[in-house]
Amino acid sequence: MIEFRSVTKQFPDGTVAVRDFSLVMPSRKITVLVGSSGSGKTTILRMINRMVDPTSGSIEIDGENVSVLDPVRLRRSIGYVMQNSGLLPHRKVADNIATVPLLRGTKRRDARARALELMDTVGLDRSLADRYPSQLSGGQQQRVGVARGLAVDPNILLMDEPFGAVDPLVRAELQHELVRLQHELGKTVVFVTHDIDEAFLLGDQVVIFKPGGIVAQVGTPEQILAAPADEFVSRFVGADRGKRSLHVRSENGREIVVDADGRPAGVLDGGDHDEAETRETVSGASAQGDQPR
Ligand SMILES: Nc1ncnc2c1ncn2[C@@H]1O[C@H](COP(=O)(O)OP(=O)(O)OP(=O)(O)O)[C@@H](O)[C@H]1O
Repeated sequence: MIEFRSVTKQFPDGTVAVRDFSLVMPSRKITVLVGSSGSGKTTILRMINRMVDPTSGSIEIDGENVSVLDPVRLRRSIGYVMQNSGLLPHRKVADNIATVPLLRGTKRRDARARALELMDTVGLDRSLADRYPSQLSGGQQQRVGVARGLAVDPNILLMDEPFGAVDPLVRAELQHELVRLQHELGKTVVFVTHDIDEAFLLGDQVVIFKPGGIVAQVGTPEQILAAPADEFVSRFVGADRGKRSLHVRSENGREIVVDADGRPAGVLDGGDHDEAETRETVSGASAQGDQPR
């Protein structure tokens, strides 16, 4: 569990990025920070692994104040995945994944074996192990980034807009991969995004920020949708939602899910499936009152 207690961060130039922020981020759950640009989301993330230290207040991991922990060791024990993957261009995929284990003294052969296993975990073909990042697609690079984040088998995984730079189809694929991985691995994930649909798809707990870094609402997607705290949250979660309310249309014997503008949003699988699978098939577009999760 990660706990923020009245945390404020003021940068030396006077900018207050985070103001009196308190929150519990439960273990083995995904907490998503979503909202306006400049509201302090990245700063909050970076205070967890001490890339940034708070001006006042405290941050605890499982009851231990991070300020007493060695920043380098802390950083190497927590997975960090960022936008544009942050891969080292002159290092091969397997070496990129193994960066931190190698820094921590793991033998090269063991680190490579573990990197190959992690490629399986994140759905990357092992044949890509000896390529350089520039020889991969954007989606593949992000998967390498996730594999690298998992390489030290961290309990905590920090993800800063990890899927922000890939096209919508690949993005949906990566989101579903993360849901699958989380079922398997049960990490404590803190995930930053601008995208409310992504927040609702991934978040067990969602924190919505208003401009100025003010927390507008904290809750499960269901709680937020059922009872938005104020007008700002209503507008933020409701933007486009009506437009994207879905209905089903039959075409050539298949059931096509279309939005209010008639654009196809997905296909309902006619085979044996349960309701959850059906939701999976149509996810990527949000049905009013029926969020894919
Ligand atoms: N090193 C720094 N020095 C001064 N101000 C900073 C520094 N880092 C961030 N800030 C400022 O702090 C505020 C919060 O920034 P932060 O990156 O945490 O917001 P964010 O919510 O992640 O934004 P975005 O969604 O655009 O990435 C912004 O006004 C930003 O300009």
